[in-house]
Amino acid sequence: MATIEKTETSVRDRLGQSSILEEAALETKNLNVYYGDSQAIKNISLPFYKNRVTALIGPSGCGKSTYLRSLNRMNDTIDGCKVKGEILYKGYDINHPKTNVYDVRKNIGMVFQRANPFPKSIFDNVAYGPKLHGIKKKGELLEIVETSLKKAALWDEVKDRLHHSALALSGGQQQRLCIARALALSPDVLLLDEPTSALDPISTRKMEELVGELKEDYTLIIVTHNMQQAARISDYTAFFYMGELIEFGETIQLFTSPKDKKTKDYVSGNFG
Ligand SMILES: Nc1ncnc2c1ncn2[C@@H]1O[C@H](COP(=O)(O)OP(=O)(O)OP(=O)(O)O)[C@@H](O)[C@H]1O
Repeated sequence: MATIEKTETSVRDRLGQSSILEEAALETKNLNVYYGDSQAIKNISLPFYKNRVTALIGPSGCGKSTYLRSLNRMNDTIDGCKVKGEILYKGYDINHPKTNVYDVRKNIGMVFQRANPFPKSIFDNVAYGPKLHGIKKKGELLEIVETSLKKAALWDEVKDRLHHSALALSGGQQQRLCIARALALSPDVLLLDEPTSALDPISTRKMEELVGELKEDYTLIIVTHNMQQAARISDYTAFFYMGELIEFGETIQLFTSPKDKKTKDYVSGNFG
């Protein structure tokens, strides 16, 4: 823990935000990401505060998804992708080659743009991860499934059809099922990559409400193209442009009095 406290102070100093007295659940220091010879992320240092929602915003291709995927080592699965720099979690650099990536992904869960439930029952989707991690008792699995579905605000809609196919759920329900699947592993941090881009307005509103509820227990990082959404649901916002971090701050400050002209143009829709 001592390491995190030390780095927190240095991040605050670096970002000139001495007024922020939050504890970082996750943090990157000088993170660089390359696809072959092309650099997609340039030296990004950012803290993600505990029990807060941080939005990553910026024009298409600026590197939001690449950066997000680095945070739980998902870029390891992409051929030719290299991630350099530190990703600090509980005092450890989880970008170290010896880190167990399965543990990283259990603690830092991810939900993608398109819901991707397994072609299995609702129950089996949520129980899948805990079973892989050695939980076998039916009662224990049932408890995990119920708790996770309740936290994902899906239990009431599916409790009478737990053994039906997950593929029969609506898009919004499938997305909440994917959140339940991540929650079943008791993560600390949830990474959400444009989780509402394929959803209708009602499902989007439900997902936004859910994000607000989840921050009681988790730290959330969300990539979104929707400025209103970022303003509605996030506590902090980071604006990316061409692989660089242009500005990071409290959402209200970044949207109402941005320090950088590029941020101002982007949040006011006058970009490009
Ligand atoms: N698998 C890949 N191989 C090579 N280059 C990639 C790969 N994925 C992304 N890139 C490149 O990295 C840069 C950042 O892409 P990324 O998808 O992270 O941006 P983004 O901000 O999330 O974009 P969008 O908002 O359109 O989803 C782009 O130039 C993109 O072409």
